[in-house]
Amino acid sequence: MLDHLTVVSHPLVQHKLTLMREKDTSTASFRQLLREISLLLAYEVTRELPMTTKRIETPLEPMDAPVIEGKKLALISILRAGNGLLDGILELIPAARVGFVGLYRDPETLQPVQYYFKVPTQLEDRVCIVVDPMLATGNSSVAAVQLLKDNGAKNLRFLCLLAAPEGIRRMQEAHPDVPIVTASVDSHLNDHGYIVPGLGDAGDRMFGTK
Ligand SMILES: O=P(O)(O)OC[C@H]1O[C@H](OP(=O)(O)OP(=O)(O)O)[C@H](O)[C@@H]1O
Ligand SMILES: O=c1cc[nH]c(=O)[nH]1
Ligand SMILES: [Mg+2]
Repeated sequence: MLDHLTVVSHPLVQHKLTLMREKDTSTASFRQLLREISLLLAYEVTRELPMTTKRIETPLEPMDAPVIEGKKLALISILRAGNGLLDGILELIPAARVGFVGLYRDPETLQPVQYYFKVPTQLEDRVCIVVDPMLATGNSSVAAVQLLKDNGAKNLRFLCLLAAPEGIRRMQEAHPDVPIVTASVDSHLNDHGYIVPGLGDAGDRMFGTK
């Protein structure tokens, strides 16, 4: 089982994250960096997946070779910023099943508003990796994980790029069974619920909407 909280301190991840944080980084570079970082984070979040063996024949002899056990993974993207992480991870795990939870954060109340939900069948038999670059108050991720549990998911992990201490606490209180993997735990949230120092609004920076 993964630790409750894993901070990925690998130099490549940290270097790319610094470039993403810089306010003058272009939309194109931001998107490219997120794609690259997501490959490295995918490596960490898939650590300790249940394994089994499969009988194969190499050109020399038969062997029992390791393969991931069970049904195909489910990758669940919290729209819309989650798609920035999803794209890279899908390159690494192209056979994964994919689900979407559409949530936006009301800027006044900081509560998530749901507008879409579509997930793979048989979630109860799959490892579900929920992806969203930002864990701020935790309201969005707590709600998304609850929706997935209500639809049968039992084995979940949450992958983000940046987390605030407030969001980690909230997730761990609401869903102590869900390990969190992140590239950084930042200092705090500001009065508008933004992660400080953070990188700004991930969705806007990724899609160039501001
Ligand atoms: O932890 P929280 O306080 O809930 O904040 C984090 C959420 O806010 C951002 O999404 P946003 O609502 O901006 O929507 P977007 O992805 O469509 O830009 C982010 O991608 C998370 O989903
Ligand atoms: O800092 C933050 C907080 C929520 N959503 C973002 O995109 N950035
Ligand atoms: Mg969002």
